[in-house]
Amino acid sequence: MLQLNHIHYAYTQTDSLTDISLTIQPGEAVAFMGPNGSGKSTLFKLINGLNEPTAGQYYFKDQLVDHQFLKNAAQTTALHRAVGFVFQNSDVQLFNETVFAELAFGPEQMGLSKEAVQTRVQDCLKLLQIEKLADRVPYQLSGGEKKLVALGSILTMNPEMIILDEPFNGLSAAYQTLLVQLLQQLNQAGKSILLASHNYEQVQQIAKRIVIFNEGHQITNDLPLTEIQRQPALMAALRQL
Ligand SMILES: Nc1ncnc2c1ncn2[C@@H]1O[C@H](COP(=O)(O)OP(=O)(O)OP(=O)(O)O)[C@@H](O)[C@H]1O
Repeated sequence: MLQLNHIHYAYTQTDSLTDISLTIQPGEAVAFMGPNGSGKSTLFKLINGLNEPTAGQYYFKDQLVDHQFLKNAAQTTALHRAVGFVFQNSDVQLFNETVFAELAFGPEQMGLSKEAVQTRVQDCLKLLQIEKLADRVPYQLSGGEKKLVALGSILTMNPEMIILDEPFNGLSAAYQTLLVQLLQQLNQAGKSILLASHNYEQVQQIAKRIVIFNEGHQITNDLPLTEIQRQPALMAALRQL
């Protein structure tokens, strides 16, 4: 589904991603773990077309995502629809006056009929168990509620891949459990899931593969979960992140 070849990315003079090579197949559930500042959010922004590689090649569905691609509004819109990105901070993502309008915004922009938009929004409100929030102002919701609404606002666009940056931060145990179950369901329904998290307990319930970054912004391990579970020292290190 996507391929990164020797990617570097630098906000300033120093690399925030160093020589990243990675392939993700459709339907995979992959977690990215590593110390603070190791490059996970930077990688997600690059996959979503918000950061342009400083060096290396990024292919999404065999198409090179480079400066030329990102200058083309139709191509970037298509990329943003295929790859739904739930940001670390939900406040930057929620801007409509009601939760219903927030979930309706994406499919409306896609040009779907009013009926189709209504159906998608109702289905997603139900899936996320947030029907009762439909008329609330997103800005006034709790952190956990905002996270679910942000996820809803991308699910109504029916993306093929869902990227979540630290989705468990600030969530109660009950919301963490709900989110784990939702992500399992979405993956079983065929969605690719990429998530960055410091929460190994939750990660191991969702991801079947874990990519580990170091402080030098490089990938040090890229292993199936089953392999990590056979390495007690590595598992212990991941629990400490
Ligand atoms: N807008 C920016 N301008 C300059 N440097 C940045 C910017 N955003 C991130 N960085 C730097 O890039 C590096 C990677 O940051 P990034 O946010 O990708 O890490 P992360 O692995 O997601 O961290 P965390 O686990 O804390 O969320 C860090 O050194 C960070 O300071």
